[in-house]
Amino acid sequence: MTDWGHYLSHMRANAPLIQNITNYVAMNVMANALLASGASPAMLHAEEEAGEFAALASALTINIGTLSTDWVRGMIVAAESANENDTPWVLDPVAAGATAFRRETSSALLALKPSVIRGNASEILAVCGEMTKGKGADSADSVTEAEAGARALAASTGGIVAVTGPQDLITDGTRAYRVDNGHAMMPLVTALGCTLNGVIASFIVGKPHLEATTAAIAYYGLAGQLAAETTSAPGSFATAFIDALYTITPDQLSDAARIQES
Ligand SMILES: Nc1ncnc2c1ncn2[C@@H]1O[C@H](COP(=O)(O)OP(=O)(O)OP(=O)(O)O)[C@@H](O)[C@H]1O
Ligand SMILES: Cc1ncsc1CCO
Ligand SMILES: [Mg+2]
Repeated sequence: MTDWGHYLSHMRANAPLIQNITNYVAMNVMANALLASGASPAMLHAEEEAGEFAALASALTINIGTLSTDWVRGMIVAAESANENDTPWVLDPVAAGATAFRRETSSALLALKPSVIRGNASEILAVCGEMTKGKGADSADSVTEAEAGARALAASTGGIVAVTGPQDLITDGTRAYRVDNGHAMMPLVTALGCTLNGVIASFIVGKPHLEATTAAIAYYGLAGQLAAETTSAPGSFATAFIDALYTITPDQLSDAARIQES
């Protein structure tokens, strides 16, 4: 049986340096969540340094939430540098279907073959070129509706695709895991999906990407469950959530991970 808690202890033992090119909404909560989890965040995106820094980082995340042309240049050089240095990187195609600029940017980044693509169901459907009800950063489609697309996308990029929502699906195109951790309060706090990308990045360093992504999502969902035990509204939930990322032990994760392979 898989020891899911081991992925958390491995991450904490190494405290990986995670470079994040993320949106303005997510930056602060993401940096705090990474620190609470046990990783070391760096938020930088300028074209002049993003590639140089990606050569030093243990992993990279790229999120297209608040795009501009200058940032896209920084994203491309960072992803290219990560690939040259065998550094794993995670792509979040936020609101990928909403505008031509987002579609073009997601296509350019997908061509660079992210190690993991993580999005909600509407975003994964948009990246697959399929019809989606989603218009902005929130999902309007179910994880089940995105499953076939997620498997095909993973097969075509050679990476992992993670579709998050009430139940999460993580696939390499052939195998898949489903995670039933999490809490309905999580989508009421902005940027918790974006923040998850950094936690996934920290878990996949030096580990098999399919299982490490799954463990990261279970850990993150468990933090949501524990936060909901102490609060019942989104503002205090956000704080309790960061605290739970800090207090969860590897044994607790092993006991409470709700993961099935299918
Ligand atoms: N209804 C739900 N019940 C349980 N967990 C949920 C639910 N919705 C989302 N989650 C969890 O919330 C986390 C973020 O996933 P979500 O799909 O909401 O990301 P997102 O839409 O990209 O978020 P954002 O764009 O605001 O950053 C994941 O860990 C997911 O499992
Ligand atoms: C609300 C929002 N808008 C652009 S990025 C972002 C954070 C959640 O994806
Ligand atoms: Mg999102």
